[in-house]
Amino acid sequence: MNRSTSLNTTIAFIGGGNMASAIIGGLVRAGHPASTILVVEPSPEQALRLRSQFGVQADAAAGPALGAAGLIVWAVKPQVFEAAAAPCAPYASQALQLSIMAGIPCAAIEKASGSARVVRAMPNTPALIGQGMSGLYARPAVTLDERLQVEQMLAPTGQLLWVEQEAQLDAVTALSGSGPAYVFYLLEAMIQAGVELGLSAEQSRQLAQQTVAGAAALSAQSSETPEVLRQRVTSKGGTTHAAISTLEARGVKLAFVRALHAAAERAAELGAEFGKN
Ligand SMILES: NC(=O)C1=CN([C@@H]2O[C@H](COP(=O)(O)OP(=O)(O)OC[C@H]3O[C@@H](n4cnc5c(N)ncnc54)[C@H](OP(=O)(O)O)[C@@H]3O)[C@@H](O)[C@H]2O)C=CC1
Ligand SMILES: O=C(O)[C@@H]1CCC=N1
Repeated sequence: MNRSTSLNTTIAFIGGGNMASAIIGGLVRAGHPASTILVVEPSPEQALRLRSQFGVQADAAAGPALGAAGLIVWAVKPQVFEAAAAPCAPYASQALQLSIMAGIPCAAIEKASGSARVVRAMPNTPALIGQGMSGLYARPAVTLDERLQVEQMLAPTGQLLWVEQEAQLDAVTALSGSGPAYVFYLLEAMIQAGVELGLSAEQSRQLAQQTVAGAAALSAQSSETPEVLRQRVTSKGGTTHAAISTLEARGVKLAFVRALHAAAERAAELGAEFGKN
């Protein structure tokens, strides 16, 4: 596949919060000129931070400058999408649209922007350090070259995975989009237990963090399933067996599975509010 495509266009972000900042940071680090990045961001503090940190243009409201963008990135909360889109609409129809919003369907983005060329991405916060995971879906009207432009734009944030059906993005959202929160939740529990068992908070944090990082790296490098890797830690009649038996008895795995279903259902609900389902 030809990967020599160029992001030789002005990129406009609607919303300049956490995830937009992670993507902008990656673009700037990869050498995309900051002068060709425009952000519509109503918060004066956030706009100032974007200008000083990245050297990009950050305006409080959409205006004619948006019309120069070949790529528009929708990075507002789903709940404010319609309000944010209305003032952008007069300038958006010629651009490729990339949405990172949870749930909002391509059809709603097409309706609001006037462009059928819509890609949806579901990134996650490790994008901030180039260790993210993004799921991607493109509408049929999106060309191969435009897919490559999106890949080039998001590559500095971490790994990318295309899915074939738009509905699969709800599963991606539940698994990897929200996923860092589950890992932080696990870390919270491990640190709490460490402190209860007599370690300092600092010691517990180091032990927990490196254990999660090491286990993730081992899993990534191993051809074995997580189940086999878990069994290798679990000596018969030993400490791990005592811990896992307690988790199983309390239905923790099932609760985790249910939690991801709840996240996917919420993504679908957010979409349904825009006429998806
Ligand atoms: N956070 C995450 O882990 C992930 C988030 N996402 C998606 O990314 C999107 C953004 O999330 P995140 O970056 O966390 O959110 P943030 O709240 O950090 O960023 C959203 C930004 O949009 C601004 N904003 C509000 N109204 C408007 C408007 N009318 N026009 C332009 N900008 C506006 C907000 O300003 P103000 O603060 O003043 O309201 C804020 O700075 C969401 O749709 C979310 O679903 C996707 C994957 C992961
Ligand atoms: O919680 C949310 O709705 C967003 C989408 C995925 C991660 N954060």
